[in-house]
Amino acid sequence: MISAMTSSERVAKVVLVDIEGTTTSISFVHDVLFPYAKNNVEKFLRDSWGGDDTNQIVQDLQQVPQFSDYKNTLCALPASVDVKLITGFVRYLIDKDLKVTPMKTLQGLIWAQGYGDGQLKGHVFEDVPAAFQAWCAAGLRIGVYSSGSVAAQKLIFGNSIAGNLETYLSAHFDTHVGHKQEQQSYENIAKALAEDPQHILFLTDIPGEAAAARSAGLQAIILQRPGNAALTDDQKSSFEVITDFKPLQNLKLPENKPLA
Ligand SMILES: CSCCC(=O)C(=O)COP(=O)(O)O
Ligand SMILES: [Mg+2]
Repeated sequence: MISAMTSSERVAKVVLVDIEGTTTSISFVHDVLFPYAKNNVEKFLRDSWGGDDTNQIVQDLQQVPQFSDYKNTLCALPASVDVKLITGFVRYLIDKDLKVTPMKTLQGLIWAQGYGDGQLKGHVFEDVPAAFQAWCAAGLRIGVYSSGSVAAQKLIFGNSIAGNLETYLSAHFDTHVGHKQEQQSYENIAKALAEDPQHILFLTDIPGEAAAARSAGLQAIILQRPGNAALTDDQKSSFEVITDFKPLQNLKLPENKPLA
């Protein structure tokens, strides 16, 4: 059942934004970031092999359930865990867009090099900077919840095509807090923010994420950005759907307008 509240009447203390399909185009993530990680993973692993961070990631990658599936796809089992095996597995996970935490950590480390040398600039839709500015000016906090690692989130917003947007953001959450279609993750986020769930507005492109957030008591709105997957009639009638952040420019704190 769609909430009776419209975006212009909403109040919140925290806006929690997803990245891919919400602040940022899906095509930037899939056509720029993922290929960059696939093309550079082998060199990254060679250069850092044996280092503490890479050792931990390599160990964690071997624990993910898909590791044995991947090895079964190989013609011959490798004699040892080496750069080639882990490179192949990381590329396999990226191709399947599996949101596996150690692979996401590794992607963030690889992208840091691309942002550092100017090859990468984070895409954000043109309405995003103005909305961030308006929400902060109204006294709201802005948090990010993405399957991309916290380090990757800071890179995309800190090095965006609209400049450094990281200054607007006061909290970051990745899959260490839980997966995005699980109610518990949003309960964990509300607790970490020390905020009543009903005062958190979650913006996402994925109906399953919106449903999980709502089941934890958060408000949720779905973004229908260019390039996002089509929504079913049922999804459209269950959630408020907006095409950009402009209808949310005038969000206010609940003190100014109490929740109905
Ligand atoms: C942090 S930028 C890269 C985003 C990413 O890796 C990803 O998987 C997108 O997931 P999201 O939860 O933002 O839809
Ligand atoms: Mg998304």
